[in-house]
Amino acid sequence: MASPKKKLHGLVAATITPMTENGEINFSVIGQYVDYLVREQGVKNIFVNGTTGEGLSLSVSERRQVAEEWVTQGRNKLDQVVIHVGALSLKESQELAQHAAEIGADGIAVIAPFFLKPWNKDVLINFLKEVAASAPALPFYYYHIPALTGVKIRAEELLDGIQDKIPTFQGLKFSDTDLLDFGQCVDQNHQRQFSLLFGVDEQLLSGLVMGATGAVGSTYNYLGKKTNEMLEAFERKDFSSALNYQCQICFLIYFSCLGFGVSQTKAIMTLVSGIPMGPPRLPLQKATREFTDNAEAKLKSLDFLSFTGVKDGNLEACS
Ligand SMILES: CC(=O)N[C@H](C=O)[C@@H](O)[C@H](O)[C@H](O)CO
Ligand SMILES: CC(=O)C(=O)O
Repeated sequence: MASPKKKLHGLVAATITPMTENGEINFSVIGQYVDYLVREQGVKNIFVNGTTGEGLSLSVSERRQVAEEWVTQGRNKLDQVVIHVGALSLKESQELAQHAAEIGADGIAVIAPFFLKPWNKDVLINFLKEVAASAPALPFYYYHIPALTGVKIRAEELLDGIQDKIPTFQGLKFSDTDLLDFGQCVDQNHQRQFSLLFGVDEQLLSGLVMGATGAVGSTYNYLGKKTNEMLEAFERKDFSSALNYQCQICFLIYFSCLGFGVSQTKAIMTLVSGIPMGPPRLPLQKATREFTDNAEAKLKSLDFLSFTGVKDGNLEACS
């Protein structure tokens, strides 16, 4: 059983859920994917079934199987496997939380329910508390992503006194650009008991300056190495190099029209890693052939396709 004191820090890759052309989950490549993250990207923490993993588009049974496969394949290779167990149904969320504990995950995370919504902090905490209580030995993280959930309760407000209500509370994944709110979270965390994980990859340097203790994101799947270099530059207080890395990362994410949506992330990861990620599930749509061709040409020109085995089949998977 994971110790609640094991702090989550550094980069955490929000895993993609690989799928076949028929829309089934492609479990067969997850082992390879773990090795790629560890060896090629230097990333040893993962966040499973979140936004990037299309967690909310999977059935409960699929979510259980995906979680299990990552935990199994990551054993003795990864440091931490955090499972996102948020759902609209409290019961489903509790079932997934309990399952995460049973399979030996290192933590669970939950987003705010986003159809019938909690309208104030107390109601949101009550919901989170019920989920956390289903896995009383697992560290619990709140996944703050207001642009997607529509639940705009400030993270700083939520943090205030949260451990009295949720004893396993261990941190926050902050996927928002409001650095004032984030800074106030850092200010509240003066005893540094929580992990404050920044979730806007293109602004991570600002997040670090404000006091982020780590980061969870989609781009660490294929920009983990570069982002780790930025973290190292920041650590040694070489801010001009750190800024240079951040600009390169922003360039790769945006100006090269790369990974800013789940469909694009799947296509880019297929190109960069050589592991077929397949198409996303509806309501998302496959990245277009035009996007993929463009991205491939740009990645090649930037000397970013370091692996040698682009197979036609892999490219087909994201066309
Ligand atoms: C909305 C969304 O998916 N946000 C991700 C994490 O929360 C980020 O990792 C972004 O994918 C990334 O910052 C690229 O825009
Ligand atoms: C990016 C992220 O953390 C997620 O996909 O949930």
